[in-house]
Amino acid sequence: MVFESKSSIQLPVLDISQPVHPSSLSSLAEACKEWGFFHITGHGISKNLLNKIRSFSKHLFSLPSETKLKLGPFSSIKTYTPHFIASPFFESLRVSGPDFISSAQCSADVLFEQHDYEFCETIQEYGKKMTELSERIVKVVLMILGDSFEKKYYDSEFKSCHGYLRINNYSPPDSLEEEVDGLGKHTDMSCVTILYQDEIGGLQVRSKEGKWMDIGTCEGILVNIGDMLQAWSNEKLRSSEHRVVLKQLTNRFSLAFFWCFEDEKVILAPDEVVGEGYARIYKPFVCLDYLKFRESNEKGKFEKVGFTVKDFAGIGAEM
Ligand SMILES: O=C(O)CCC(=O)C(=O)O
Ligand SMILES: [Fe+2]
Repeated sequence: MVFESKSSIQLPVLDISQPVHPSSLSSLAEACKEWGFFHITGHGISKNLLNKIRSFSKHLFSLPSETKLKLGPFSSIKTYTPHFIASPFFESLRVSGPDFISSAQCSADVLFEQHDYEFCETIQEYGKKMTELSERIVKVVLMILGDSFEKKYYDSEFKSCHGYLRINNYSPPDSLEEEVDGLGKHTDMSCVTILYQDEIGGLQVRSKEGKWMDIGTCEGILVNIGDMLQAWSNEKLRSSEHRVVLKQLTNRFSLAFFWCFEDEKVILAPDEVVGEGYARIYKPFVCLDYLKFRESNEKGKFEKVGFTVKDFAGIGAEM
């Protein structure tokens, strides 16, 4: 079987533990505009922590479907997304912040029929680290957009952001005779997403010309820009179109942490971010209204492109 040849892309790597050097801002700005992705190192997430979550994930997703379905999508808890919602191969458990421990506990109590302190505490540790990283990443992204934008806009616009984690399990297809989407083309609805994919890889990003490019696994942790920042930055940052292709006949594990605006926030690019001489591309919109719009357009259509933030709030877009 011959697949269309794929290329992989080289993304800049940001050492998030260090002050950002002005010289690295331009390559980050370029990557955020072109791909909406970059790598991070210095994130303080140990292999040991990732392996612990991976082994919990293996355990929980191997539980019988009847048990997992107690968590959703038709129960009151709604933390579990079963197969055949996002794709036939994808299932996921959601843990919401800022109190990750309570959220994890809610699911664990149902799944394991007893308190699993280790699971809850491990998730809490990961959620806390991801929260700190997200705050730092948003500050760096503001620096990319302009001198002193971090000081001007972080507190007023991004202080009330919140995060949630998705533990994702991809089941292997029956055969690899043709390319299989584990998760179809989409953009994230977040401001930024912090993504860990295991060594199997398969994450791809779409170029502006529509070509799918592989994203290597070597650096481990990735950041991608979501719809909210694309709109807020008046497209100085690109919300990446990405997907997951299943390449091996084994389970694939990933962790996606979504850093989002509060539901009631009105998203509107400040004049200074739009920039003098540039046309404003988005009308102001309420965060929750966009989330609802996406939800209503995506149900049962996992094979289709979801509607974008531009369809929703782009100036001149038909509603
Ligand atoms: O599994 C992955 O690597 C990507 C997951 C993803 O894109 C998402 O959950 O939005
Ligand atoms: Fe995604």
